Parts: sequence; structure tokens; C-alpha cells
Amino acid sequence: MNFTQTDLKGCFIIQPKIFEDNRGYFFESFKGNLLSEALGYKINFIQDNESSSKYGVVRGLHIQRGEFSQSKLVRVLSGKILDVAVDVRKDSPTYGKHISVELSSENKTQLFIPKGFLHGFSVLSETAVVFYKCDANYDPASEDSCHPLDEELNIDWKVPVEKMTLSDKDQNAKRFSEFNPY
Ligand SMILES: Cc1cn([C@H]2C[C@H](O)[C@@H](COP(=O)(O)OP(=O)(O)O[C@H]3O[C@@H](C)C(=O)[C@@H](O)[C@H]3O)O2)c(=O)[nH]c1=O
Repeated sequence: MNFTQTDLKGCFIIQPKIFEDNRGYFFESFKGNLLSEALGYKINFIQDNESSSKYGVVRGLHIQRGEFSQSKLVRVLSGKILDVAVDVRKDSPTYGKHISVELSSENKTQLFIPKGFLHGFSVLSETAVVFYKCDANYDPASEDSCHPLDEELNIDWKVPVEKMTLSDKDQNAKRFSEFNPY
């Protein structure tokens, strides 16, 4: 399992080691000790989420604040997404910057996103099933969000705008200029 720190400190791209043979493949999809070693601190994942979405769906950009703030470990069980993390950590030298990483059932790449980041993804395949671990429970009262098409963030979701599907909540999300740092 290979951990690569990204341009946004604390966000890691994780590439599991795949074992292929005439039966198919095997890989360890999560190793708590190796993740803690790479991060330099311990993570205690307590909730797993799965969602399925069709091509062009953009979910995000979401965050939970306070005691329910979440780190996430994201991977794709089928299809392909563009996974996006935006640094909203107050005083971070990369505040407002984002990374985008293609995650697919084919490349088996994972993205670790620490607390203090907005998270979202777009679906680049016909459908995609996304699975992610969280280290805090879902708490709607702690949720905050930012519009995925905010001009200041300038995220290329790799989906034409006319083909995008957003939830009502995301369509009505605030602009980044109105967003309070984490
Ligand atoms: C996120 C979440 C939603 N729900 C419910 C609330 C709602 O009725 C339904 C759909 O919720 P949403 O529209 O918020 O789902 P979605 O837009 O997929 O929200 C998710 O987006 C990605 C990008 C994230 O990073 C996640 O943390 C989460 O915010 O599921 C839960 O019960 N538990 C959860 O953990």
C-alpha cells in the first residue's frame, strides 16, 4: 500500500497493492496501522457510507463542523469519479485550493481527506458506486456546504454544466465568499 502526500498537506492518495491470479484479484482495502503511520496520528473510523449515482451527478461540496467534523477515506466500488477536496482550514497556506483525483474501480486509488476540507465528487462513468469511511457520525445540524460551481473555487468537474445533476440542497448552497473557514 503506497501513501502519497498531495499538494494539500494532510490529504493522501493511497494506492493499494493488487494481487492478481487466475481467480481474479485480491487487495487490502484498508489498513488502519499503515494509515496512522502515514498520517502521524490515529484515525478511528466509525461510519461507512455508500452511494450510487449516474453520469453527471455532482455531490458536494460538503463538510461537518465542530465535534462531528469528519475525516474521510474514499474509494470507488464500480465506475469512475472525480473526487475533490477543498482546503478550508483557517490560516492554511493552501486555503481555498483544491485537489481533484480520479478514483475508479479500475485504478482502485483511494483518497484520504482530513478534517477541515470540503468534499465532493462528480461521476464520470455511466454510474458509479462510491464507498467512504468517516471518523464521526452524520449530524445534519453540523453540516455546511459550498456551491460546487463557485467561480472563486473554479473546479473543473470534467462534466459539461448542462449534463450536471445536483441535489436541491447543493444547488442552493452558499458561495465560497460567504463560507466561514473551518
Ligand atoms: C451523508 C448522510 C446522509 N444521510 C441521509 C440524509 C438524506 O436524506 C440522504 C441523502 O443525503 P445527502 O443529499 O446529504 O447525500 P450526499 O449529497 O451524498 O452527501 C454526501 O456527499 C459527499 C460528497 C460527502 O462528502 C458526504 O459526507 C455527504 O455529505 O441520506 C444519512 O442518513 N447519513 C449520512 O451520513
